[in-house]
Amino acid sequence: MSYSYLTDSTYGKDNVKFLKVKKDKSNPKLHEVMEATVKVLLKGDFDISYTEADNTPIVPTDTVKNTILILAKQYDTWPTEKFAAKLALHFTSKYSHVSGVTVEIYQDRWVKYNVDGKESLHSFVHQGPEKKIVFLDYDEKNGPSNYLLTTSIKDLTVLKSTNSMFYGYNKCEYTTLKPTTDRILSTDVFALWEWNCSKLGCLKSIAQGAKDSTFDSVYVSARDITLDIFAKENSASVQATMFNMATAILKKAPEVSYVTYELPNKHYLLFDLKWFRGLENDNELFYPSPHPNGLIKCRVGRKTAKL
Ligand SMILES: O=c1[nH]c(=O)c2[nH]c(=O)[nH]c2[nH]1
Repeated sequence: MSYSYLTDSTYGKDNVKFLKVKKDKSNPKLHEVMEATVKVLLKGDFDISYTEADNTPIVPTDTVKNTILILAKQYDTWPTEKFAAKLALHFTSKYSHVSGVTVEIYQDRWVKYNVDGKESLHSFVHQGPEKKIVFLDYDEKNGPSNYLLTTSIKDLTVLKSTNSMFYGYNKCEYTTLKPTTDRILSTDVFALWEWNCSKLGCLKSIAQGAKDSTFDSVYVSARDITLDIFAKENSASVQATMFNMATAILKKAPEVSYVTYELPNKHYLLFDLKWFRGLENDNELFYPSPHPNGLIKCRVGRKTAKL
């Protein structure tokens, strides 16, 4: 009798990278580029490869990598949500023992810049660590209209030098923080939206491009809303500001069911310079404190109308 059993497994290829150039048919020098890092993990009938050292069912991870690259060449990869759907449907239909798949795609931000007052046709600036991330979890047994699809923005670093407050919080014998009506607010935005699959439709129609413009416009709106509210609101707290951002995204995008924000509060501490001839420091010189940082998370849903 064997001692152990397999409770769960998945495998595939991570860190598959490509840069794709999309050329305009009418103007071969007019390009778009996509730099992406892809992870595809397979689920299915692979137990004997773990429990009996029988490799028969294993689709090699090398094949998974080759497939990602061939599909990236043969199909439109814009937007990444569509490409994720294409990958998921490929692996589950090609191999009868593959019953599900998770796909994760990290997309870099390459943005065209202006040359002589006009947007360049094919020259781009890399916008730092910020990424667009798409995650798709699909199991055939749930049917093609039942999947988990999320899109997120990660590492969009922002800072405002005023219009941020924090006061009225709980005070006890451990409290040293001073209330403020004017502080620096800085964070690396992680914003994630969960798509409502009954509004999007089946994976096949997504893979055929039926929702391309929805994916693109919600991404632009979520990013704009985040930056707009960050700039415009006199923030009462990170908590209140992130809730307002999430609510605005839900209002704008009916295809989204939940919005999650995870925001580190990157502290900038005012230097006390009074020791030097009583020098005043009117929120002008700060110490960027690398640690510790606050970390504030929330997931926001839409209230359904009462009947
Ligand atoms: O916006 C904030 N939220 C907090 O929960 C918190 N805690 C803290 O020390 N500073 C802040 N700021």
